[in-house]
Amino acid sequence: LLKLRLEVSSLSSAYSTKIKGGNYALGLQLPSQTVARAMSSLGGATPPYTTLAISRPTESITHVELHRPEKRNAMNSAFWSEMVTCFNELSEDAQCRVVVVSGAGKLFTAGIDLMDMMNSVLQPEGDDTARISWGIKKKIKKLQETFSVIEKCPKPVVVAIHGACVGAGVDMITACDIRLCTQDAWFQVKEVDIGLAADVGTLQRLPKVIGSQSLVNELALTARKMYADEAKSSGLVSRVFADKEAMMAGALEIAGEIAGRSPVAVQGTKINLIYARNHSVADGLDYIATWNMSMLQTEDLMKSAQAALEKKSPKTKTYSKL
Ligand SMILES: CCC/C=C/C=C/C(=O)SCCNC(=O)CCNC(=O)[C@H](O)C(C)(C)COP(=O)(O)OP(=O)(O)OC[C@H]1O[C@@H](n2cnc3c(N)ncnc32)[C@H](O)[C@@H]1OP(=O)(O)O
Repeated sequence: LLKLRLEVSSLSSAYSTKIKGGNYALGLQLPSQTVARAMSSLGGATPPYTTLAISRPTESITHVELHRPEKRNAMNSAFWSEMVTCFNELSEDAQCRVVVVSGAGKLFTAGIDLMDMMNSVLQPEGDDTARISWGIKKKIKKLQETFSVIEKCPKPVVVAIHGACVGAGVDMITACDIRLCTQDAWFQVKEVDIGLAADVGTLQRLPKVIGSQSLVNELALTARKMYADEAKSSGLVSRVFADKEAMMAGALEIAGEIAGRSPVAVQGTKINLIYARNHSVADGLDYIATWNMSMLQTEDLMKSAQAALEKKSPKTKTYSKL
């Protein structure tokens, strides 16, 4: 569907399409400042989505914008399923080589929609405790999939956070591969404040992201806000930018670096990094040996090696879609 939408919109004006008030060049190189401005959407969500705005700032980069700015991008029931559809499509879309995620409006996200979502979680159905519990577990597993699809997507996901990232927002960003933020950003593992233990990823992934278990414990047990500088020093984000415009330009630059390289190398790297994080060194080494016994046979290797011998960037070569 995503591919179809993009094809239709690219047909409507050759090589250039206007989505949600911004000019997006397909197959053309735009200066990153221009693209960064274009990435800040003015319109609404992109149908059939109601909470996401999808655009293509370049041919191989997809921008997924959380788009409920009037509700601070709070995650309602539509969002929880739209993310799964969106990322499953991106996983299959060979045109897309890297994804950038950001939030529209004043801040990145206020976390779970407390009006819409809590009702469905707090009104379980079932004839007895066993059946009610079974149903709740199924619901939680389904919600977990909303962010696990980011990790399962073989294309690297760069997330750009401005303003605030609350509750489920932290669950979400810990499933992303590269995290950037603005100087005004703050992060809050808020779940304990609404009476629950975070259950959609933070408690499992944040300790793998931040080196200090003590800091993770403190953040999760007290729900205190962590500001940009501490997010950087603790390793939650890798870069802090002065404002959103600079961050989006930076996100796009990083995405461009990734998109220009061999997708066989890039996707294999993401998959093996995640595997290595979840397994022993010995298991990880075995996994990559099995992985590369087929992937080393790619023509991309010769092309990239040739570029290195010519003292050129691997980006000077063209790699087939994967
Ligand atoms: C089994 C479940 C698994 C998942 C669990 C996840 C848990 C969590 O995510 S816990 C965190 C929940 N979120 C919060 O507690 C944040 C609540 N919001 C705020 O504190 C503030 O809105 C915020 C500091 C983020 C921004 O403040 P600001 O002054 O900029 O905006 P507001 O005027 O407060 O809000 C504007 C409109 O947005 C609505 N809204 C904001 N957050 C939420 C939310 N989380 N859920 C639903 N709606 C939200 C707010 O009501 C305003 O709407 P309106 O009055 O219609 O203008």
